[in-house]
Amino acid sequence: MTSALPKIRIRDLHKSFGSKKVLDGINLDVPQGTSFVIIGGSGSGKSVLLRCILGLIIPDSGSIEIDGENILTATDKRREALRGEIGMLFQNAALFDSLPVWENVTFGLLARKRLKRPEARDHAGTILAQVGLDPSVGDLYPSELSGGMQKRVGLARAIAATPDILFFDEPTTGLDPIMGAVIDGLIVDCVKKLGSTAIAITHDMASAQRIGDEAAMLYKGQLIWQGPASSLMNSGNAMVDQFTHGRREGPITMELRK
Ligand SMILES: Nc1ncnc2c1ncn2[C@@H]1O[C@H](COP(=O)(O)OP(=O)(O)OP(=O)(O)O)[C@@H](O)[C@H]1O
Repeated sequence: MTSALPKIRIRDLHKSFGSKKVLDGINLDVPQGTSFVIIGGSGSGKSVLLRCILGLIIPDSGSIEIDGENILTATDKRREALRGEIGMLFQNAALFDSLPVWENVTFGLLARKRLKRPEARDHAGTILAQVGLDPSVGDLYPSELSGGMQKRVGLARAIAATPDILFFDEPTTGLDPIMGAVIDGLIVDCVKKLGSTAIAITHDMASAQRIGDEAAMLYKGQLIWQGPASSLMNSGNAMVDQFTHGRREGPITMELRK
C-alpha cells in the first residue's frame, strides 16, 4: 500500500506573480527512488516549481504532498522540518565564501545542531571523499576552488544529511562537457547510494539523459509531455523535439519581450 504512494505528488498547482501566470495546473507524481528531470525554456517556471516544493514560494492553489502529507497545509515549523529533509544543489553551488569548505558541507547539520563542530569536520571529510575530493579540501575556502570542485562541494553539502529527496538546479551549467559528465556520474552514484528521490532541472540534454529516469517538459505553465528520459531526443512530441534539438523553427515561438 505505502510503496504505491508517490514520494512527491503535485495536484493542480497554480502560481501567478501579478498578472503573470507561471504555473497553470501542474500535476506530477514522482515515485520513490525515481530520478526525475524537468526541462523547459528560460522563464518557463522550473525554478518556481522547485521553490514551491521546497516551501519557499507559496502557490495560489493546488496541493503538494511529500509521503502523502500536504506541505501547503502543514505548520510553518513542519514545513521547515520537511525542507531540512531535502538536499539541494544550487545552480552556482551557492557556497558561503566566508566559510571553509568543511563548514559549507556541514552547514545544515551544524545549524540544526545535529553535529558538534569536531564531528562535523570529520563528517565533512567523509562526504568530500564520496564526491571525489581529498578531505584536506575541507580547509580551503570556496574562492580557492575551480568551478568543478565548487560543484562537488555543493553536491557534498546536498548529501551531507543523507536526505530522502535531492534537488539539482542546473547541475552542469558553467562546466566543461567532461566535468559535466563527471558531476552527473557523481549525482547518479549519490542518488543510488542514498536511495533518494531526485528532481533535476536542466537545459543540458546530455545531462538530462544521464541523470534522469523520467522526464517532463514545462511549457506555458503546464507539463505538456512526460516520458522516459532516454526518449528526450526522440519523444515524438513536436514541442519537445524542437526544444531538445534546439531548432528555431517549430511550434514553440520565442517571446523575446518578457
Ligand atoms: N519572486 C518572483 N516574483 C515575481 N516573478 C517571479 C518570481 N520568481 C519567478 N518569477 C517569474 O516567474 C517566471 C518563471 O521563472 P523561473 O525562474 O521559474 O524560470 P525557469 O524556468 O527556472 O528559467 P531559467 O531556465 O531561465 O532558470 C519568470 O517570468 C520569472 O520572472
